[in-house]
Amino acid sequence: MAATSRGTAPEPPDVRPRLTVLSGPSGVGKSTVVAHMRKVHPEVWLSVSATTRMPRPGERDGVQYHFVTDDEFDKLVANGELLEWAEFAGNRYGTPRRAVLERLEAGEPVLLEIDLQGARLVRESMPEAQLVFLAPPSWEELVRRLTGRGTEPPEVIERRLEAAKIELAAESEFDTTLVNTSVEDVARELLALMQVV
Ligand SMILES: Nc1nc2c(ncn2[C@@H]2O[C@H](COP(=O)(O)OP(=O)(O)O)[C@@H](O)[C@H]2O)c(=O)[nH]1
Ligand SMILES: Nc1ncnc2c1ncn2[C@@H]1O[C@H](COP(=O)(O)OP(=O)(O)O)[C@@H](O)[C@H]1O
Repeated sequence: MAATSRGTAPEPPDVRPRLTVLSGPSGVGKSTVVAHMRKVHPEVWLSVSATTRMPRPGERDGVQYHFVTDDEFDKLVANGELLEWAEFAGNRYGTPRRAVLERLEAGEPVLLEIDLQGARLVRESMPEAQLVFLAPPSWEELVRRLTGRGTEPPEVIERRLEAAKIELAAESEFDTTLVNTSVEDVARELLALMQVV
């Protein structure tokens, strides 16, 4: 018999994707898109990763990243404090576990901006996560953006472009691809995927 009285009908299942992973090659515009998204919707929560990479000019500890030493990163790994971590272009990056789980338990949407290896690890440990790939309009435009950013010396750019080839080849592993032609459009699409708007 169907439940008809108010209050006894089952709640519709909560199908909102709570954990969203954004990945894409270095220089594609991940940080730019996320910054725009948070300007429009400051309530969107983005996990702040730990990294052994040196801060770029203008980057502040605790804002873009928690900048840590190799020893400190070793301790985070040994103590099980990272949900996932990976080595990317000679530095290590990891997602602090506790803050992410707290927000997920509170039913709040969570965004991780992590590399391909991290996205694969999240897919294994949290299959309900939605994986979004940010792609460049073209290879030439990716090179232009990464070089034009002016934050890395040529040998680091080369290393990141090598990684980019591997990442671009893995696009089909993701649930959705967004092409970063317009920052505003991509930010809007990402917010819609996260069901924030
Ligand atoms: N696996 C993993 N990757 C991360 C994490 N934080 C950042 N990354 C990725 O590490 C890569 C390098 O980041 P970064 O040095 O800031 O360079 P950018 O992507 O060119 O701005 C990017 O693909 C990031 O998405 C993390 O916590 N875990
Ligand atoms: N849609 C876009 N059109 C043109 N330039 C962009 C666009 N998105 C980002 N950029 C520029 O590309 C460069 C790399 O962007 P960034 O957000 O640092 O990439 P990522 O975080 O993926 O490494 C920056 O100089 C940024 O201003």
